[in-house]
Amino acid sequence: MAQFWQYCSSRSSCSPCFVGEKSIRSSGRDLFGYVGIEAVLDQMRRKTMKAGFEFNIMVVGQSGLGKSTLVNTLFKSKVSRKSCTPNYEEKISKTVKLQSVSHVIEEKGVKMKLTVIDTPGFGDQINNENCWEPIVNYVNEQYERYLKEELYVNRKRRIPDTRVHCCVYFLPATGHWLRPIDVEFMKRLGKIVSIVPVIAKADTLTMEERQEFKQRIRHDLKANGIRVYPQTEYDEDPEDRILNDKIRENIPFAVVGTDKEHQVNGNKVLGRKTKWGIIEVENMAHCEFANLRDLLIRSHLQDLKDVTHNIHYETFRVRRLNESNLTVHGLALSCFPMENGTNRTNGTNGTSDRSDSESHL
Ligand SMILES: Nc1nc2c(ncn2[C@@H]2O[C@H](COP(=O)(O)OP(=O)(O)OP(=O)(O)O)[C@@H](O)[C@H]2O)c(=O)[nH]1
Repeated sequence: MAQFWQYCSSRSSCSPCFVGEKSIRSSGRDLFGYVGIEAVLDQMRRKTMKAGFEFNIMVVGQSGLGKSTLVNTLFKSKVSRKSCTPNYEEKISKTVKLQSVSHVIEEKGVKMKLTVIDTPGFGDQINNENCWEPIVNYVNEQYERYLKEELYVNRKRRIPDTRVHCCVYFLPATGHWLRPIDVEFMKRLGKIVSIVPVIAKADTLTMEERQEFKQRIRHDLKANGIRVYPQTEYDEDPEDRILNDKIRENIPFAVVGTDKEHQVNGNKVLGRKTKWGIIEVENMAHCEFANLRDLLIRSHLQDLKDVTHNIHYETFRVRRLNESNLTVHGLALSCFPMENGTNRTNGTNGTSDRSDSESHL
């Protein structure tokens, strides 16, 4: 329990005495009335509004599953790398090459620097062995960068955060079981980043097929010990647990993405035309796109950032520092950057080159 020093009001010159959180709360109210603590919320709001915030989302899955379309649908703008690169198809070969693109999106005065990290073409190679490596490496490199920045004696006021806050993993709508490649991929990724699996192009399955497929996937995830977000052990309180249980019962969300609007009952809606009619992307009776959007943006965005910092990054940090502690005793100091950004052992620049990252800010 948090404890505070409090000066006893009955003595004119007294030393502070230790009181529990409860007593200071009630005595504060009884003795002095309104303090104005709630106004702190306004201060925090104003500061956040001024500073804006960052959110980095990675999309992973086989080529052509609708990753770019879905991120564009999520943020109602052309935020995917594909949309920002003219002649994309000609320029980018279908290899496992990670690229990130950043945008500042603003809504009602709130600014968000959104970075979308796209992983085109995974699983398309003849030999898919270790195809997760570039993605796992990318995630770890961002932790390494952050750690290096933190270790400088003179740190930046705000360390640029390129860590992946969420990885949306696209599963093809096969209607069967999880494919071995997806199992292997998610097993590795789930240990280092928050994964949210989704069934891509859910409009190609009937409602019954979707439900059965979802159940099989949940079974496979459990059987293979794959950790997906939100994880039970990080629920903060019973209220959190009730909310997160509902999400866990529904995962993976069966989603549909589109950039087309259609007229339905005189209203314009985002949707896909199918032989059964128009699937309205934001209609919860048609697909679970809205559940995904609510989770990623409206209810859990800050929690995703917190889990990234407090769980995934922390695990990385402890491991790296333990490793470097060992090497310090062995007189190798490669992990600790000098203040001019150079590395103590090899004199190279402490931060890795990110020539693959395009900024559209
Ligand atoms: N039926 C259906 N088609 C979709 C959906 N989302 C996207 N598509 C279509 O699928 C095709 C590929 O979509 P993209 O968003 O480019 O797929 P991607 O996963 O980003 O592709 P890569 O960048 O090559 O990995 C396009 O023709 C989209 O119009 C969906 O939910 N349902």
